[in-house]
Amino acid sequence: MDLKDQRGVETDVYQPAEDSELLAESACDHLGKRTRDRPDTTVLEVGTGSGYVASRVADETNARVIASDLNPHAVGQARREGVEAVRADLISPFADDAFDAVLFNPPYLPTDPDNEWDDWMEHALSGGEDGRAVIDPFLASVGRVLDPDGVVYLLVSSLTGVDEVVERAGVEGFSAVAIADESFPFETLTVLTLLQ
Ligand SMILES: C[S@@+](CC[C@H](N)C(=O)[O-])C[C@H]1O[C@@H](n2cnc3c(N)ncnc32)[C@H](O)[C@@H]1O
Repeated sequence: MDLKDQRGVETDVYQPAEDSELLAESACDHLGKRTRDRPDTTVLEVGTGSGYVASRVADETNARVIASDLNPHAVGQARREGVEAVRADLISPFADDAFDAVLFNPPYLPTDPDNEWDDWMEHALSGGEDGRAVIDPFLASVGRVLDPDGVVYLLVSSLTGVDEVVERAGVEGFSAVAIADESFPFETLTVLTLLQ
């Protein structure tokens, strides 16, 4: 049974869930305070899925929001929600220092290595064997597109290992602070801010 069946989902696009809500709520609150006096703030949401988080940030802050996703169906849905979305692998097409903030609710579930990534929901959910197969390259590359005073909002699960992500972020030159968390029966979700 693949991850899509396990989670009982029937779509190619990840629909807003508790993790989306926690990231949207905490980032809007934090970013709203940072951008109050900065009308030209530009934000990137990586892996936008349905576009829910990007829409919330656009509606609740002064920022201009751009979104990316590897999944073309997600890009289509986000655009239909009015989000400026492009198909991209992580931050690859964007210019150096382009963003004041970058948000990411990554695929983070640890997954059996034999489990093939053969559908879009697998790409939305699976973080590979240790849960960090997408998070690690994100941490290694996001600094390039972030303004030196910018901030990353990264959602992490206890299933993925918050300490391991904080340590890896440190290796990539970021200091991490948790700004929100929420516990569920099988995991605790945490939103980290990363500053260079
Ligand atoms: C957990 S879902 C989050 C979706 C949405 N942001 C939300 O919070 O509801 C992860 C998203 O990341 C996208 N994704 C996975 N790998 C990616 C990559 N290398 N580059 C861009 N997006 C990616 C998936 O297609 C999926 O839409």
